[in-house]
Amino acid sequence: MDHPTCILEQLKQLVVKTAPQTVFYIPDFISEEEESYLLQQVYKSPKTKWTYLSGRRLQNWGGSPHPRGMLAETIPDWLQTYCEKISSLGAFSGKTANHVLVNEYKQGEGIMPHEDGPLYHPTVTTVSLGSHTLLDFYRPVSSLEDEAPQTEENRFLFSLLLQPRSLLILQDEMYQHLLHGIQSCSQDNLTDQVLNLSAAGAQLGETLTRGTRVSLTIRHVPKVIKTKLMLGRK
Ligand SMILES: O=C(O)CCC(=O)C(=O)O
Ligand SMILES: [Fe+2]
Repeated sequence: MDHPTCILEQLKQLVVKTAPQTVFYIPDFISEEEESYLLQQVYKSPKTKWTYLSGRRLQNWGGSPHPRGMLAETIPDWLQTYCEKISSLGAFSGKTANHVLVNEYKQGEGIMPHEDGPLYHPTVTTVSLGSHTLLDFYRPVSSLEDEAPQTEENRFLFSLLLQPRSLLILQDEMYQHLLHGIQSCSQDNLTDQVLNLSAAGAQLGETLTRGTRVSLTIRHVPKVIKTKLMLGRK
């Protein structure tokens, strides 16, 4: 690993400056070999590890975050490597990520606009595998009286293009205030509302067809209960 200050300098160059603070988009964070290996591991996991939701299925690793604390579970080595690698960039203020959600979206699937909420350290990091997607951002429903109805369409702000093998880091306003989601569609038109086109190696006006995308959402849950061992005791 490089010297930490060098990493910081490098990371600063990866900020998407036209987006609200703070977005880091890191193309080719992993190699094609790592991508294949990770996909292999995801699909080798026991069938019972998948939770089926409308529009996607997911694997939860590290425990279930809870207001009273997460009962921590061991994260397998193939994910732990990336928890440590991303944490060593300083993404979680010196803490190490202890929670990973693996989401799988088949072509045409997505996730409703949402906030990731207060159970996590306010940073979310995402490694994309297998296909690109567009991650869309929305302003929250305002409590102020507004003339225009607050539809999803008029709360939409902008998108980020997440290419396979990239790492996305969202912090601050991007995490705390805005909602994010993925439209359930099979094709994405790259307009000027996609703020990281050049960093993502794409052209304005292009249309990209989605395939199956697997994302690793890597986060830090600060409140952990360490009673797992005691529960196992006779
Ligand atoms: O798949 C993604 O990139 C987004 C996933 C997400 O927003 C979440 O799991 O909270
Ligand atoms: Fe999310």
